[in-house]
Amino acid sequence: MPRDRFLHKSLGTLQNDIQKSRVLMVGAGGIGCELLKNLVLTGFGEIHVVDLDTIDLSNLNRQFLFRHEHIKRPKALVAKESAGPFNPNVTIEAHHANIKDPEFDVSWFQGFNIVFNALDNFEARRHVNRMCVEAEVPLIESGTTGYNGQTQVIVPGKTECYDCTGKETNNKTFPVCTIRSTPSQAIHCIVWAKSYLFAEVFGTSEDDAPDMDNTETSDNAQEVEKLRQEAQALKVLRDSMGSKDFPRMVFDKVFTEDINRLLSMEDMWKNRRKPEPLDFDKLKEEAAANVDPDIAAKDQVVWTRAQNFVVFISSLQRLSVRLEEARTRRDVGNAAAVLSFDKDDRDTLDFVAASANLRSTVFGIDSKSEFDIKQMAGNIIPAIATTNAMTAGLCVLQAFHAMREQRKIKEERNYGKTKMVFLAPYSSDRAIVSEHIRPPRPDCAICGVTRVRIEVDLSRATLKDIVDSLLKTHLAYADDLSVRLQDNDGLLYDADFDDNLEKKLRDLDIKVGSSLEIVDESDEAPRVNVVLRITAKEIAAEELPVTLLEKFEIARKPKSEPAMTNGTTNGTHGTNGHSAVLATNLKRSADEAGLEADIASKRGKVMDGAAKAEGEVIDDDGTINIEDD
Ligand SMILES: Nc1ncnc2c1ncn2[C@@H]1O[C@H](COP(=O)(O)OP(=O)(O)OP(=O)(O)O)[C@@H](O)[C@H]1O
Ligand SMILES: [Zn+2]
Repeated sequence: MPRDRFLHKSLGTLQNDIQKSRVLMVGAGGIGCELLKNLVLTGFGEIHVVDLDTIDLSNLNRQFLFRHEHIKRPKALVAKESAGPFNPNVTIEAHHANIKDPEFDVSWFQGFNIVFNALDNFEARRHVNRMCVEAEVPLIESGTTGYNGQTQVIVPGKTECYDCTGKETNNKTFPVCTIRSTPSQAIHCIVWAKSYLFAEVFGTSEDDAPDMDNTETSDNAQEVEKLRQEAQALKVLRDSMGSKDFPRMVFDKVFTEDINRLLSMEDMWKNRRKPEPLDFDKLKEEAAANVDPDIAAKDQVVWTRAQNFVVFISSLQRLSVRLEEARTRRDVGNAAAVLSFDKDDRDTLDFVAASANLRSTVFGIDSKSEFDIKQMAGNIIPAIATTNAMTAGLCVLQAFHAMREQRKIKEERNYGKTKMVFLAPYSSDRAIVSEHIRPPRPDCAICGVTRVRIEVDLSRATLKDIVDSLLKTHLAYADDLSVRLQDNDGLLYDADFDDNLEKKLRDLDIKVGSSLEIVDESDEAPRVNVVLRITAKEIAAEELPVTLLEKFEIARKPKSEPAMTNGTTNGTHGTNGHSAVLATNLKRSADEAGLEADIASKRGKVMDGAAKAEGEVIDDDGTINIEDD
């Protein structure tokens, strides 16, 4: 019996398309491993996998294509090696690379029938979304956060895209004074260690920290100013980095002097426990007497004060050496070398854990184990293997729907069967809730734009040919417009900036495949943004070196300018690890949202294993038939 007999019975003629299709999977982490297994077993003919990362010990509990011996090897390559043998009829191409690399351009995306996102960050998701919209390739977007998961089908021009709805980040921020002057919980000390101390000593300034709110009010103005001076003084210490006394200087500054300054503000401690400054020499003595020098490796125990001191000093030294090295390596550019906190970077985590705990000691707050601090500092929401597996399964089912629609002649496609599906076991009545897909939003900067191709004679065309001849004369744009190069988001022209007009496009880094975004800035009924995609052609010298390749209409932007916020149900996209739409703010009830009664009843039928209805039914031989045309 051929291995795919049941698959063929289930999918019908769709299976032929699946076998012939080329698909792209971006991200080979938690969802990616599950998804690749599904894609391979379903028999998608050619599967490309892109992932920039290497395998880490912490991935092994759920990323089942990876084993201990694979640690430090590229995820994309190992995923291919592990999943390839599941099905000899499938070819896997692995790319150990960032999906944002220029080699993965729009024409590369156009080579795929469908793209699957299995990513963990907004930036990459938004990038792939834009590429798919431009390449007009359907995208199955997915994400999970703890027990919640979500799958969204994005069909360019037909459904809303990833950027149609704003994404809320879940980043919690803390008032600067709580973090810097009056911490009362371990998390305050952890944020202080990560976003203030680490940032000032090794990184960029705390002012850039996303979790600290530096807003100045009339109540805190004086204290905020003092804190600024304090930070400045700490920064000055950086000049002594590498010297023998450096660890002591930093310690004395933040655990003794600054605490004494806080103590001098008596009003602050009227209703609070007073902080107690630490003494470097005393702790040094304590540490010499009874601390195991390998204590940093024991990340599940709560370290004593002296143990934290030892880890603080040793991590400060390790990081100083790294920063010094980074400084000497920099031979070009003028940006200062900096280190950034990474929960998986042992040195940075040791430093943050020990500093946070020492500060907790000062303020009488319970210390935490390094393991716990890693979760809190890294905003880690535990990744649940089953949620990933369920979400990856839903991705493939949605891909079937999208592919079926692709087979229909253009006018008949309505994508009505594709759904936005949420796994939300704790925030809705049912574990799986679905919603109908909405159409593209006309004000979306990515999919609500008109895209046209233009032919350009790059040997002579100037920006003026585009702005004056094409846009203003031919397309009747008013003066208030701007032109940006999408590749690098660089402004090329607007009403107040015409320096580039006489320059050749070539000299402005505009080449074949570049896209120019035209924004109508006029107040009166502005047009939607237009993206001009450059193709090259030699054009006779007497003709304009720029021609439109197709006729098109440019719609007007909707009257009100709805902000890109969550007017509807799209939920909250988490930011870390397994970011996704948290289904917590599913606002519509299951019924309203389109959890169709028929699906529920079909499920009933499937479970009975009895009645045949249109859609999913079980055959006598046990095959599940998923409806076909
Ligand atoms: N720009 C990008 N290009 C290619 N791959 C990316 C890009 N951004 C993220 N990824 C990959 O997407 C995957 C997301 O997987 P997942 O959410 O399971 O994260 P993880 O890094 O494996 O685990 P964790 O964050 O929980 O430690 C990762 O393997 C990551 O390397
Ligand atoms: Zn959109």
